[in-house]
Amino acid sequence: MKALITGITGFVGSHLAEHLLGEGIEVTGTMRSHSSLRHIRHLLPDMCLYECELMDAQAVERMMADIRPDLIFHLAAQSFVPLSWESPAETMTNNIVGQVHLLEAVRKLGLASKVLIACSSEEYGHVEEDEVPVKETNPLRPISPYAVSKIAQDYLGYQYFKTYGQHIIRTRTFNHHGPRRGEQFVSSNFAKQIAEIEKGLKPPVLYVGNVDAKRDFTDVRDVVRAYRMAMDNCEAGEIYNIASGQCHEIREVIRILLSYSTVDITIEEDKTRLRPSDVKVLVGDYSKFYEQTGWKPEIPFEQTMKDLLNYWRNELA
Ligand SMILES: C[C@H]1O[C@H](OP(=O)(O)OP(=O)(O)OC[C@H]2O[C@@H](n3cnc4c(=O)[nH]c(N)nc43)[C@H](O)[C@@H]2O)[C@@H](O)[C@@H](O)C1=O
Repeated sequence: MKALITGITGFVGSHLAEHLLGEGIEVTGTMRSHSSLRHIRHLLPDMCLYECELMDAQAVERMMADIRPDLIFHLAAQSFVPLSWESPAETMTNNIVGQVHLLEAVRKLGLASKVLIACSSEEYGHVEEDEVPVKETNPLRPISPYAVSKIAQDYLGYQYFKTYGQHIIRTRTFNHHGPRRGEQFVSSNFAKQIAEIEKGLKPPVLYVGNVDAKRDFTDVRDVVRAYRMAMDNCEAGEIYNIASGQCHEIREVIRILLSYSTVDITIEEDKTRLRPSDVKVLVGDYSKFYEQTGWKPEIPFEQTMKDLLNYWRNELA
């Protein structure tokens, strides 16, 4: 069986590649010319890399004609919410047009590939306190350009399923973290700051943004397992939440990370980290996905935090 992972050099892509290779699946990944290989270098002997800009429709079609994958995990995206306010047009173009090119290539080549589209809990946006844990049927009230781009990806998936009968599975994945998480995202950013302080590279001050926000975090290793199971068990055209069902305030993320550190650290708000609008609470109901696949998250929140801090300690060693 052949799998294609778009955005393989990223955080989720590298973990998914490891997981699929472990199952004996042939893996090819797309990357951009300037992408760093540091997360996947250890996998290179066992998989193929394809330099392909998803903005280039012809390049995408050529690549798909070469690979003809059975499974396509579409992960490539501009995924940092704050950047979507700075560069809304770029976020829209990357996330939406890249996917159009991919699905068009599947259509034009008449491929029977199963496609998983990594959509996001950000699509729910503003959620009322009495709507949590949110189900897939919750209204979508996006409050960032990123969220709007993900809704477009989500509904494009539905449209290509309905119009052309493509085997498209959409997942709305809630926050996920773990080793290799990009340093701009909350838990990884805090873990890196702590590791730098421990090493004496920074004064003992942890800079934070909105600590009142509440999020549902799943370990990335559980998420990639879910993506693989989705391909075998989920129904085409359907949408599934992937979440832990547990709510954590951002101040709790700080408390847990600090409890693993031996140094005294003070916390300071950095106003540049606050957003024009921030989703207050996101907690997911993953019962639809559980019923379809039997998947449950296995790695405890505290374990992920420990692994993340140790990841940064090793990176700085
Ligand atoms: C599901 C969804 O998950 C992610 O989006 P996100 O929720 O925006 O993730 P984040 O880690 O940037 O922020 C989480 C929360 O934490 C607050 N927060 C406080 N202080 C800092 C801080 O210092 N840095 C950051 N980044 N956030 C902070 C921040 O204001 C927000 O309320 C992406 O993977 C996205 O692609 C996706 O799809």
